[in-house]
Amino acid sequence: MNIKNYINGEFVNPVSKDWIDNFNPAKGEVYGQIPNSTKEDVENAYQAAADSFPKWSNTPLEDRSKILSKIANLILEKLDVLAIAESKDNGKPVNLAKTVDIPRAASNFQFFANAITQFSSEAHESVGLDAVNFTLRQPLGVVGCISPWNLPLYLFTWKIAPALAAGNCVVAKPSEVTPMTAYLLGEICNDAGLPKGVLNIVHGLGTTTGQAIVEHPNIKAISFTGGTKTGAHIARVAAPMFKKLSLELGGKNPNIIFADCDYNKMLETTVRSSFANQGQICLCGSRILVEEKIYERFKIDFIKKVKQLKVGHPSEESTDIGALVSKEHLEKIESYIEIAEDEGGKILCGGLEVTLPNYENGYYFQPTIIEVTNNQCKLNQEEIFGPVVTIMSFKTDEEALTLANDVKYGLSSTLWTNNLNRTMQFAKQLHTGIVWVNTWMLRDLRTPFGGAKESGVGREGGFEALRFFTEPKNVCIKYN
Ligand SMILES: NC(=O)C1=CN([C@@H]2O[C@H](COP(=O)(O)OP(=O)(O)OC[C@H]3O[C@@H](n4cnc5c(N)ncnc54)[C@H](O)[C@@H]3O)[C@@H](O)[C@H]2O)C=CC1
Ligand SMILES: O=C(O)/C=C/C=C(\O)C(=O)O
Repeated sequence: MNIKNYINGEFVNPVSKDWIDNFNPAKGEVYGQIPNSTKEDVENAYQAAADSFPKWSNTPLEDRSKILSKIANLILEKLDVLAIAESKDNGKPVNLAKTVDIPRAASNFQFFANAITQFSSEAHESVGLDAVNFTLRQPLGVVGCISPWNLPLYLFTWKIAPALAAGNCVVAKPSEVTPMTAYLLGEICNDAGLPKGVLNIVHGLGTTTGQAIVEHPNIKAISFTGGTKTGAHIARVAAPMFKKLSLELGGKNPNIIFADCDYNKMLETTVRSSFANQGQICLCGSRILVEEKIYERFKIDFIKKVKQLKVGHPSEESTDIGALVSKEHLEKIESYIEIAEDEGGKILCGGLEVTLPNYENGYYFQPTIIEVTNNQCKLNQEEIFGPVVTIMSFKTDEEALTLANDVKYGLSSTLWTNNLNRTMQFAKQLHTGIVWVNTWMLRDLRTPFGGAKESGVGREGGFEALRFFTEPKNVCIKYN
């Protein structure tokens, strides 16, 4: 199936008439084509957005909110179609797309439909000066949203919904690897009555289409989720133009397990935090640090549970681990198995590509646990972003904290303990934007979401996102 760009409410071919193959990773075969958009397409999208901005930014909040809410409802009405499309594009189990990805895309729209009606700005009375200051929060204009392939519609809408709610018009680019649900979102927006040009979706490669969005002199802000290397490149391009940037980048998140935790809950959640979505979530706990006292017990139980995970075709109900997103990504994961062998890591289970009967060309890989003893090894320092975790033991709280923080990333951490004092000490001292205690990926959309260190700049979620997508302007009125 060929998909098209969505510009000014219409589905259009790329100006260049050039196309890129779109793969079904579960079969390892091409199943469609997407526009290889160039600067001209981005310019057309920008013009449509700029023309729509005066009206959209002055649309009453209630009306904006109703349209976003309608989009949320239509996403839920099309849950099955969207989930199947997401799974086909990405390789994730259909069940996961049905229960997590697509419902969350709807929640993103519903959440910001509500949030914009509650958003307010500050006022400061300058006592003794007979003056009052208030802050106007105005939309930025046309903004760019660039999203990755791991949670396609979920992350695409996580950016677009607050941008639109705040009154901006958007030029958005999904990952070229997983464009399908973004394409379907265009139809949904038309059906929901979103005015033409308010949202424009341009498909294509990062280095051309994405780059053209970032370089565009009149696109005022970029909200990006993806790899740290790409984020650094975007920052280099955008900074001299003084664009606002929100960068949600990679992670190498510690999962710190103490002997006093609720063991069964921890074990079950750790399987999920390691391998959900084939380990392709920036929040996955890919470095498992276990207190020495329970290390051997944990190792045996964890291996047993992970061996029970079924690698299978994404459409099968019983599948726990679907296909990896692309051949390139499969090769990246395999390269880390070679690195493990060079670095003296001990593969406790997995480590091999899986060939599924009838889907021999699909990109499947066993869930893999590697035991390491040195936190400085590449396996513990680099983002693998697949079904591969490491485990190592620690003796003391101090050692656990040092190991957890001894990495260039700082996205999230998970702590398993029932000791309140320890919880607070770790919460304060972990260098990550998110700390989960006795849970993982419990998401409340009001909370600030984002990372420290090389995991990014800025926060998304709740009012943080609405602040990002608005320009604060202080107005000072002297009344006497
Ligand atoms: N949220 C996260 O933490 C994610 C991390 N990654 C990490 O990044 C690695 C590489 O994966 P990629 O797919 O190559 O991610 P990427 O960071 O290159 O791609 C993310 C998005 O950025 C776009 N993009 C790429 N180059 C761009 C540029 N110069 N200007 C503007 N947009 C650009 C892509 O087209 C895509 O839409 C993964 O192996 C993984 O380690 C990838 C996806 C999500
Ligand atoms: O907002 C969330 O709940 C999850 C976000 C996940 C990512 O940004 C990612 O995996 O890239």
